[in-house]
Amino acid sequence: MLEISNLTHTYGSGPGAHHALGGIDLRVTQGELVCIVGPSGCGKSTLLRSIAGLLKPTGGTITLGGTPVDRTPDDLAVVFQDYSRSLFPWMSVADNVALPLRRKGMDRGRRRAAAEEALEQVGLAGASGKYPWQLSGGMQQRVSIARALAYRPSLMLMDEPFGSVDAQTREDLEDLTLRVRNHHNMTILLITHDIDESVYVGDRVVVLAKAPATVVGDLRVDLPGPRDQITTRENPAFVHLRAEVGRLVRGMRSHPAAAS
Ligand SMILES: Nc1ncnc2c1ncn2[C@@H]1O[C@H](COP(=O)(O)OP(=O)(O)OP(=O)(O)O)[C@@H](O)[C@H]1O
Repeated sequence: MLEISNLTHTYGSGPGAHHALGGIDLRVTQGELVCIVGPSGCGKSTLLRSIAGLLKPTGGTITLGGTPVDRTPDDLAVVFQDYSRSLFPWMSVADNVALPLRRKGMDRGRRRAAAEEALEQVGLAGASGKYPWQLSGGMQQRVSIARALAYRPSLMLMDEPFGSVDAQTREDLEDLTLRVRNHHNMTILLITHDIDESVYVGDRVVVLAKAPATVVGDLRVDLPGPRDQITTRENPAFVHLRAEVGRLVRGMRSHPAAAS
């Protein structure tokens, strides 16, 4: 459903040019949850912005559902790390969630019903009349996820979505993402700095190397389901994969017995 072929991007030109993406190839199939990890500054956000049509890459192709991405696709939703800047403080929670649905031409009643349903799915059924600033950080990020969910995108992009919340909330949001994905068979591309998180939530973990970014690892995560914050993380297969991703991120040689 998402196909990226030989994607390159260079910021600037001449001696000050920065080659951020050095030929990325990636295929994501319907219903997959793929995590992208890599060292800081390696080009993860550049990749995500290219897929979202927010940045025109220097070279290569991106297609979503067979259609070339040359602007923001209609059936795409993005969840950013900074929930406080992605929600409108003067709008109620329900209005924030319903806002993008106007693009779909849904009438007010249907927008409201879809928003209420999505809020219920993220455990915020009682918060629809509140304003974002009346909610905790974790709750605000749930609102962002509900907004993406209500839109029913064919692809959900998540850029460090849990980077600004405490550890306990982070785990809750990881589990929420897994539930949402399973319930809607949604395709998700999630960028994270957190190697443990990538293995815990991902069906696949794609590792990028730095400057310019290329794919140096693409590991399938075959862990028994349903995943659980305690038992999954102590599973030897989880521990092994986490070490393998860690090696790849640090540019170390792969372990000979690594799963791939
Ligand atoms: N607008 C820009 N102009 C010039 N260079 C840029 C621009 N945006 C990003 N870069 C550079 O491109 C490289 C990749 O940046 P990007 O934000 O994609 O990395 P990242 O992997 O998402 O980083 P982090 O993990 O720290 O969020 C970095 O070296 C960054 O400094």
